[in-house]
Amino acid sequence: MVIESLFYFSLAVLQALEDGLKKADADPSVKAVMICGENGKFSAGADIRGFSAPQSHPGIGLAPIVSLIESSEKPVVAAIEGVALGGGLEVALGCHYRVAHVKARMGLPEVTIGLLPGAEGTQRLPRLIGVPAALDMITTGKHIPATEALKLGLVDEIAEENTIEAAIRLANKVIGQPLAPRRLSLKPVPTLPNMEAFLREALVKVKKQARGCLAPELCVQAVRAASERPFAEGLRRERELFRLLLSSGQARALQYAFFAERAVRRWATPAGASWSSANAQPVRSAAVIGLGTMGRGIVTSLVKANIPVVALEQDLENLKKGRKAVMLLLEREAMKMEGGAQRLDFHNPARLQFTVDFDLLRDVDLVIEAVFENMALKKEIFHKLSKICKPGALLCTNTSALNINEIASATSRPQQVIGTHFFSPAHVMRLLEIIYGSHTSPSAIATAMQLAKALNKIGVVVGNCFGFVGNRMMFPYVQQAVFLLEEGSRPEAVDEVLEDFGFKIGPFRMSDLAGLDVGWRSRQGQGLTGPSLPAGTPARQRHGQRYSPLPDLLCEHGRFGQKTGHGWYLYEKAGGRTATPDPWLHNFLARYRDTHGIKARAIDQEEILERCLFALINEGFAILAEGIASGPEHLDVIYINGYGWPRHRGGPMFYASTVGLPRVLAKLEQYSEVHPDVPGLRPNAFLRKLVAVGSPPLQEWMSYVSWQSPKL
Ligand SMILES: CCCCCCCCCCCCC[C@H](O)CC(=O)SCCNC(=O)CCNC(=O)[C@H](O)C(C)(C)COP(=O)(O)OP(=O)(O)OC[C@H]1O[C@@H](n2cnc3c(N)ncnc32)[C@H](O)[C@@H]1OP(=O)(O)O
Repeated sequence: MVIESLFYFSLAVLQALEDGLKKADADPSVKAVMICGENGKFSAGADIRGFSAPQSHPGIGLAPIVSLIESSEKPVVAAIEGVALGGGLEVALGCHYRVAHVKARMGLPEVTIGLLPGAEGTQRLPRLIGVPAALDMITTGKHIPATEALKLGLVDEIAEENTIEAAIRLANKVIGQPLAPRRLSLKPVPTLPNMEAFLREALVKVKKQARGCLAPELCVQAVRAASERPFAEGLRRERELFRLLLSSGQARALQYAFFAERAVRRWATPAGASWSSANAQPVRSAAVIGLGTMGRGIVTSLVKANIPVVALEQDLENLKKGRKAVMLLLEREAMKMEGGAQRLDFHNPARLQFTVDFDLLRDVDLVIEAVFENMALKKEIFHKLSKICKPGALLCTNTSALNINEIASATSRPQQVIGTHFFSPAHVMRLLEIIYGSHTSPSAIATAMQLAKALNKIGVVVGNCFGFVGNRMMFPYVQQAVFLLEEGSRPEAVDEVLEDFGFKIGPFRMSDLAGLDVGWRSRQGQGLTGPSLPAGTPARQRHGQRYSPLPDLLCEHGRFGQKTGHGWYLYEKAGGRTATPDPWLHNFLARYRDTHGIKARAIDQEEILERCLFALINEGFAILAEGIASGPEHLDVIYINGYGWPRHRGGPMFYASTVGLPRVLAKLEQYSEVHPDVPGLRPNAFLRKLVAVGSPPLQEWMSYVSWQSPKL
């Protein structure tokens, strides 16, 4: 007998499973049962949306179904195609046998949505594959391929072709064999000589990695229960921990992030272009111009996506350096992929070619310019590309702040020019900010989004403004961090507060890592510092607003961060990575305050957190009001995937909604009153409007935006 289940579990699917199993058990002509999914997919587990209404969640009925399957007196075989994830894998664990298609993937990703496997998975998996492997799967949520599942003993057989037929064959073979040894609930958890020490270390490890995220820690506790308690007691513990997570708030934030990352695929612009009507052009070949840090990562990313690449440098010396670095990156990537289904083909010149000859760009479908941030240079390159490239080619510029329209103006085809802001290291970071200019065509946007998908990145479409979304929101955040130093704080104090909040790295450590000279050059270009600054400009004021020259002064002292061995911190050597608080800097700050007549005051953690975060969020409201991004999810996805914002806090705009908009507004008003010369602290009109209309849920915010003069 065959029971079919759907992609993710609804009440109807669970009912069908229960009915089918009971019918099969009662029918003497049925000798075995096979459970499979529809359309080549076993199951992606419980419906995640349902967890926001837990009382009526169909998942509640899942554990009893898993028990029912296991207790069947007839062998039950799972035929796993596509994915068996979460509750889907838990159902398969209830089956007596599992057959997986060679391309299937399995996992317990509940931890990534702030939960733990709540349908008995934390108790059955360790019994099947042992504590270390189970713990790894449950605490990371990773998807494992069928071949690995076979090695672990998670599946009994792999089918190269027809999984259903293979499962039926296996079912026929095992009819009449005893089922007790196949019931995982009856098996003991395999012991380890050092189980206690192993679990203790695992807990320390996940706590360190998770930085305030609860789910991984509770996953370890659930697996510990499996190793220490009888099955039934372990189940009680699993349920208790699951409930705790469900009510933690982190689960809501992580599930919001899951759907936000999918929602941003449905992009739209205020001018009416959208994902639903725009057609992407195929990208069969690409070129990358500039083999600096960004270019190298982008080439690697394209090769990994199996797109043939022409890599171009301005001269042979830089080409040689770039080629060596790219090859090293690719060797490392190839090593990571060893044993997997895909192989990297980068020694073949038809797949990866290095050149100094612009003419070789003639036939490519897409060019990504990744030279350094210099408008004149970028315009020169785009002018050249406009002459050389074939008519349909998409022309992308990798920039973190420059004006896309100005770059496009150097070409005769501005409709094909688009910004693609990669994040470093470009072959690792998942975010791709995609910036359209005034003339960028919908098809160009769709093609860039398609490219993001091919590169396994999350593309987020945004409008053109200085710093786009990510860096524009970052400016007021970093500005507040520096102002706090002027007022009496220290880099390590500010970093600690933001890292305790969950940021991977605080603003000063980040600045040291990225290099202070990057921002310095940009500020020089804007005339905020350096030789073009008009004589007589007050040291701490620009255009009537508060300005801190501290970062400029550090650069003038040659303190560029890690690369020079000192910046906001001291490092063991130039290029060192271990930051220690620097007495020189503390003295320097004290002298600076004396020079400018600033009386240092004690600044508490709350003020540090609120001034940095609320200034960033305030800019987010400005971005939404201007139509630069089409929804708060876009901002949140950018921050989670590109700026180290803690995922379990759902992104800055989601965080604002959990703090409460009236509180964010009141605090900004309070800080703005004390610092009237800081526009970043002045509450944005859109935030005010949302509070005035009663702080609607985040999903409704955009209905209150009125785009009178979209900047697009
Ligand atoms: C107070 C009382 C409380 C009592 C409670 C106590 C008892 C509770 C018992 C609980 C039982 C728990 C059971 C189980 O342990 C929990 C779970 O199973 S949680 C779900 C786990 N599964 C996942 O996390 C998988 C998530 N999905 C994915 O990773 C991917 O979607 C995919 C399956 C790998 C497919 O990837 P893609 O091919 O890229 O496709 P998309 O990602 O774009 O997805 C397509 C489409 O489907 C939507 N979707 C996918 N999975 C789910 C899902 N599980 N639930 C809801 N929706 C899902 C996705 O959003 C896309 O939608 P679209 O954007 O197209 O609208």
